Amino acid sequence: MGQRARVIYNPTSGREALKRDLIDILNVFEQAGYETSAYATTPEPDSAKNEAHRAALEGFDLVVAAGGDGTINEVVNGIAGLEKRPKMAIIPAGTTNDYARALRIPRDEPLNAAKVVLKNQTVKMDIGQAGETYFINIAGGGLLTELTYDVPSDMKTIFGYLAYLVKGAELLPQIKPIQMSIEYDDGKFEGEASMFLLGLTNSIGGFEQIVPDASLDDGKFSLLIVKTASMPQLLRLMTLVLNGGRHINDPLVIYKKTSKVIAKPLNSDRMMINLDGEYGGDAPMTFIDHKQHIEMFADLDAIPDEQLTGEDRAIEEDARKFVEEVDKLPEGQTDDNKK
Ligand SMILES: Nc1ncnc2c1ncn2[C@@H]1O[C@H](COP(=O)(O)OP(=O)(O)OP(=O)(O)O)[C@@H](O)[C@H]1O
Repeated sequence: MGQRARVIYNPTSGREALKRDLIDILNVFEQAGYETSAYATTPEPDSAKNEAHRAALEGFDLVVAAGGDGTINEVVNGIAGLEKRPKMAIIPAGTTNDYARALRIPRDEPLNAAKVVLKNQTVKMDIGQAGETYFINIAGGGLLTELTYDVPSDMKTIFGYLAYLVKGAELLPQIKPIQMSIEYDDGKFEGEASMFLLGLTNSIGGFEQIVPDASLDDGKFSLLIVKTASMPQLLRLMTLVLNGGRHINDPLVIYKKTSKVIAKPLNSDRMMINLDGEYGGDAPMTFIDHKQHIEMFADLDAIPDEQLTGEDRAIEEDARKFVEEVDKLPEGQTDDNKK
């Protein structure tokens, strides 16, 4: 029997671009040798997840996730728990498209992303698990993770938002540290920290410097623990992020590779967990990296600089503004406890 592909697409994402190009997209997968059919997701919770699960059990060889990062996450959640997992292809049509960026899949036109399948190049991607839920890009805990994702909708990028906060310095949010215990493969951190992050790819919120050397298939998370909750220090660390990822060598940051993490709050503080940008329950939580768990089509020969989109340029511009605003802060605001 020939190979079969199921295209699971969100008809509402990307200004309905997927819907418009669907016939052409289906044709690309037919050209690649798959007998191809399509499923439009619905507004009901888990519709993409349930369909991916069903398609895998039906024996489909390839599941194509077409939509924003939310749709891709759902498709992964539909198949990651199964013994026999189909291959995946990704057609990005969201706002930040972190996952497509990590796989070097074109983010300009859905049809170009579909055509990646014709190159017949795949990566067996690591997938994270937190409790019963799988994540593909990032998990985190602590108060700063809420700040990171809670970008007002009229602020296009996270650094645009931060630049705005720094400008009206009195608006700088107070960040409360949490007493936490973070156990990793070869050690344990216990103490006060504002947040921890676990990166599976190096693409977070459109940036590639936050976990600079994350490999896609080494079976390890890049763990980042930020030991300070002082806003001036956090601003300083963020400018280091933008300066070539130099934050990872800072004494206020712990940076480790690990295949498992157990995170717990140490006092009665609440520690909310964020999985791929969504609330994912409260710690204590155990995180496991499933090495090379899902085989995905990718275009790893593509040169990232040639794939920059308007969105990327907006992020870069906002990051530049942010650094400018931090530079303008009075001296004492960014070096309060440098020792
Ligand atoms: N047919 C539909 N009508 C309305 N909403 C839908 C439909 N199908 C899926 N959704 C909703 O779309 C959301 C997932 O969006 P997705 O991640 O694909 O794109 P996005 O939100 O545009 O991406 P991004 O977050 O990157 O901007 C889910 O909340 C899901 O319930």
